[in-house]
Amino acid sequence: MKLHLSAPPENLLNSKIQITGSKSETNRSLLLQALYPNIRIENISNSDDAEVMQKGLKVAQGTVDIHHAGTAMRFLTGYFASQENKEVVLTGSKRMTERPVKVLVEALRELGADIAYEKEEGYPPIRIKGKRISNSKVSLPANISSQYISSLLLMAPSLENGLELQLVGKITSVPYIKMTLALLSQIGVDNSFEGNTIRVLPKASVDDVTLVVESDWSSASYFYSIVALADIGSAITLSSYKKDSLQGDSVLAKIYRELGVETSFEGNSIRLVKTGGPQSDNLDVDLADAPDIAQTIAVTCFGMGMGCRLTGLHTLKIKETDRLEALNTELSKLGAPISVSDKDLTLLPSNKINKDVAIDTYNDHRMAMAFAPLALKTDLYINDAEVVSKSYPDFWGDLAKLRFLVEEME
Ligand SMILES: O=C(O)C1=C[C@@H](OP(=O)(O)O)[C@@H](O)[C@H](O)C1
Ligand SMILES: C=C(OP(=O)(O)O)C(=O)O
Repeated sequence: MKLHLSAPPENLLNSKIQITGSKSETNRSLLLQALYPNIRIENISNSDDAEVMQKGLKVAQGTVDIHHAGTAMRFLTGYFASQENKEVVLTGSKRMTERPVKVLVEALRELGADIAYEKEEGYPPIRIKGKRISNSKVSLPANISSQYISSLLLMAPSLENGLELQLVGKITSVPYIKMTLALLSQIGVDNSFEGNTIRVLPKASVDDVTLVVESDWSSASYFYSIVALADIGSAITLSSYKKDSLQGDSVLAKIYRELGVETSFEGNSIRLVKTGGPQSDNLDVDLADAPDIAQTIAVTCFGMGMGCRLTGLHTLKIKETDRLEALNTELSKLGAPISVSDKDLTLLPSNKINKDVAIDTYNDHRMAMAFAPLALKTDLYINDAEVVSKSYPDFWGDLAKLRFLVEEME
């Protein structure tokens, strides 16, 4: 599906959008619920990634296809490794077979798991024969993906001896590890994270508990971008959010303040208001803790005519697509003075935006959603716009609610 987007006819005033639960919190909560069925979950994500996770957790034998969902791939690997009497082949989209799992598989094998590569060493598909796991100590590199660590931590309380992880190297995407530990704490599992050591104690059962998933901050990023690119006075209200978020992407409030967007909490909603122009003509930010908002921020800066230097982006190459290359290609098509390395992105200030460009999305939901706000500056097209369903199936409908023109071309 190719979409034609153009700006709403008038200012965005008092628009309200309800975003569903964080896909990261949802997929963790679903896994914990599979281990402890008396956990209840509220405000679950309606994303494809949460749906494949739910389906995957129900399988006992055969093939589990998790499509594009990185968290489902990694979290289910740890889960099935410790599920006696289950044997599955975990696979996914073509891109998923290019996203590495070696660090996780090696750590699980050291713990005693039985996992074999079906095709290429280090990559899905993988065959997992569930086993009772009694080893409890393992070390693993922490600089490639935090999802490997979260996968081990989520299964840890169900192991007879719990788990002690030694993280080697610079730890990436740290807030996601802390989110996993916080959810373990919420269900009453003791854990600690000191220096490079994480410990999780075993727990045979948990008390009845309801996990209330906060709405998705990564999805909120596209509305931050819209407000930043809109006229002064524009405002959007998003729900349901918490001040003490578990999601690292909540750093958006701080970053977008530099771009003239103020965030205030009103009950469980956040109100984003464009109060002024950017604080400088260049934004410098390290996104090692919040990699999923890199595309949004790069496009916002471009749309505002600002420069930016985004660092800490070493994980972007192994996400849904090589996001650094994808940003380089698509922003260049729009006329942006951009350069990328394998871990950072530099954009120079420029006021020129090429018209009527069709943005390619590379099977990456965030490419589609990150470029959409630019419609406030110029008409544009989004190719394969249905990709958004990976994390935010209602995205185009919500954009239409803001009175953007969202027109299906083919
Ligand atoms: O644990 C999670 O829920 C996630 C961790 C991050 O991945 P990396 O740790 O691979 O950077 C993030 O990019 C992804 O969207 C979700
Ligand atoms: C990287 C992402 O997801 P995952 O790794 O779970 O596929 C994302 O949603 O931006």
